[in-house]
Amino acid sequence: MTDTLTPTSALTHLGWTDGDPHPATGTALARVVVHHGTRCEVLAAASDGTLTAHTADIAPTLPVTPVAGDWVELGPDGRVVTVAARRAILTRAGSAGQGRQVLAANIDTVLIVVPLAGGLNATMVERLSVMAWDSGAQPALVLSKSDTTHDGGARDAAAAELLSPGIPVLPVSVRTGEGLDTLRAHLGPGTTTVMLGPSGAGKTSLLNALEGTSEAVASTGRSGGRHTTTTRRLHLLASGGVLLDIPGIRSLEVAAGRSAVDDVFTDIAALAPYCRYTDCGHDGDLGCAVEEAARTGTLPAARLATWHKLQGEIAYRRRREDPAEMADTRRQWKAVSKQARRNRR
Ligand SMILES: Nc1nc2c(ncn2[C@@H]2O[C@H](COP(=O)(O)OP(=O)(O)OP(=O)(O)O)[C@@H](O)[C@H]2O)c(=O)[nH]1
Ligand SMILES: [Zn+2]
Repeated sequence: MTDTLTPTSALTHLGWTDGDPHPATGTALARVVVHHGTRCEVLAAASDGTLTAHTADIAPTLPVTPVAGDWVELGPDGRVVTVAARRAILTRAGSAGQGRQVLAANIDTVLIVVPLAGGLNATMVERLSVMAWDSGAQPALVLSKSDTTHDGGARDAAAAELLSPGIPVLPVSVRTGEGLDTLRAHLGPGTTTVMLGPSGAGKTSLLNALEGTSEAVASTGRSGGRHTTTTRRLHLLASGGVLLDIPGIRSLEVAAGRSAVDDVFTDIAALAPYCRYTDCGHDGDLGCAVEEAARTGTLPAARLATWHKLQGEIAYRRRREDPAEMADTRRQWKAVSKQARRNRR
């Protein structure tokens, strides 16, 4: 079998699929690795099929700022002239009044990495699952360091499946190699993945265990030298997929929406219609079916506690992002404290 790269197969190495844009004549398709200011670092497929790293200027007429993972077209002068429509995007709350900040585009899979050493942290699984669903990409839960358990993480995996329904759960260990092949199957050609997880969860170790060909990227851009930062941030995995390692995403505080919470807390969402009031806060409200379930033990109390915490955070972030709602809350508080002062008199 010959292994010469055509431009299309070179693009496939960058995560390109048939559903992604085809390059127009006279332009070259490239993938953004990192963006800074008026420039971005991209990987482009040359006509001989090799991948090259470039630092490309952004045309001033460009209506959107390219982010990591974007597919862009480079004009004859090497500048970024178009940004293709995005599939899933990862966002986080901007600073007050700025709305959401897009961190990465065209992500297929969010790998949630939660370590098993020291026991499964249910709250961590729930929180990270909510964040991952919110991105629009498919989450997968990696239970790392499975070698630290007696049963290869089997019991914890069963527990995690109940905590985050609809998310594949993969116990893995870089020590024993358990689960690595299953994980590779999730990271095949045409897939783009990011990892999300706390510091020390084993993300770097996992990447090293998975990584195959990232150093094979021809990194002689137009300016000559090697762009090592580029190759370190977009990993071409031996399994054929792409792993974007973007600073700020690893332990990302994604601004999750309520629907993402419902995706994870399906048990609470299923009970809610039985509450007496449709807008029940499951917090001391009369005839609350959710609290009743927590009382009788049908619903773990810790799960309801996490749910309450997430609701509080979402409401807080929404107020921060929405100045009108913020002003509304302030008015309400003013009214409340006025009333309180009156009552004291
Ligand atoms: N027993 C065991 N230890 C592991 C495994 N994977 C990683 N570790 C250890 O866990 C520690 C942290 O691993 P890292 O890969 O650096 O974790 P990380 O998630 O990249 O951490 P940050 O870089 O801070 O985000 C290291 O001491 C690893 O040796 C595993 O499968 N089994
Ligand atoms: Zn209720």
